[in-house]
Amino acid sequence: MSHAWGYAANNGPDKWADNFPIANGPRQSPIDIAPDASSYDAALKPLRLKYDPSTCLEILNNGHSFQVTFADDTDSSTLKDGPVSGIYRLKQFHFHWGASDDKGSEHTVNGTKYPAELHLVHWNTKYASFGEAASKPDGLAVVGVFLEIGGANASLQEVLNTFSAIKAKGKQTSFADFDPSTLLPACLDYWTYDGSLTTPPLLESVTWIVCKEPISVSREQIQIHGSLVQMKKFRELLFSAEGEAECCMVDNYRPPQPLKGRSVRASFK
Ligand SMILES: NS(=O)(=O)c1ccc2oc(=S)[nH]c2c1
Ligand SMILES: [Zn+2]
Repeated sequence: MSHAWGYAANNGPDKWADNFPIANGPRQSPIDIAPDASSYDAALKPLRLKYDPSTCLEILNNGHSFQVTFADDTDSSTLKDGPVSGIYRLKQFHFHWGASDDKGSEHTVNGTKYPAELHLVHWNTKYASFGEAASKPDGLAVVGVFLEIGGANASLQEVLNTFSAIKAKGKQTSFADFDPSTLLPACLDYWTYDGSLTTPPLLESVTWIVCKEPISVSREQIQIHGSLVQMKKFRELLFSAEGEAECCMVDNYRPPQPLKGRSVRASFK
């Protein structure tokens, strides 16, 4: 009986190939982005992101990250243009982070790790569902946004305020009327390349769109009822379910994977 995948020494990224051989495939993610080796492509369009807060449904701890899930039965929250053609619907967003501020992102830039990375997951509506799209080479488009330590992020705080209800694996709570565009940087310049899911099943179906500009997250956010440490809040979640030995949800990132001849294009000079 193979134990479930995770991020520990016995079931982490170095072990994933045992059950998911595609882990050693030709278009795996994340990667290290070398800006000087990327090529500006004038044909790349600006990202067109349109999100309807009323499609926001719930937030859940899935044992690997926490995820905010959206209703995707209409074209209310979509990604268009950028490097993709057609309409991609927002399905969910989630984060990856570290046990300390010197690590946590999945993509790196010239080897630099950020403390966290946001992933906004969209699926190509030429397919019937996320599940079907996830197995197609042009099925998914994920927008990646780096988080850096800086000023408090009020929009992110709305998400963090739900954590007491989803501390353990399997817990979920309703989360309505949240606009994910408030988590995007002001400038939507991006790098793009063909990659994969960064967690099992590691399917090679993702057009990655990684924003050049990070958003800020505070080390501390002082509020009238005491100090809220935003990055620390991430580290209060658990990989483990209620009743199991507590295991802090930290370092839930896969390290960069070999480029294997792929090119990274830039939407900016
Ligand atoms: N980390 S990620 O590449 O954005 C990503 C997005 C969606 C996913 O659905 C499954 S299942 N695993 C996933 C990983
Ligand atoms: Zn992710």
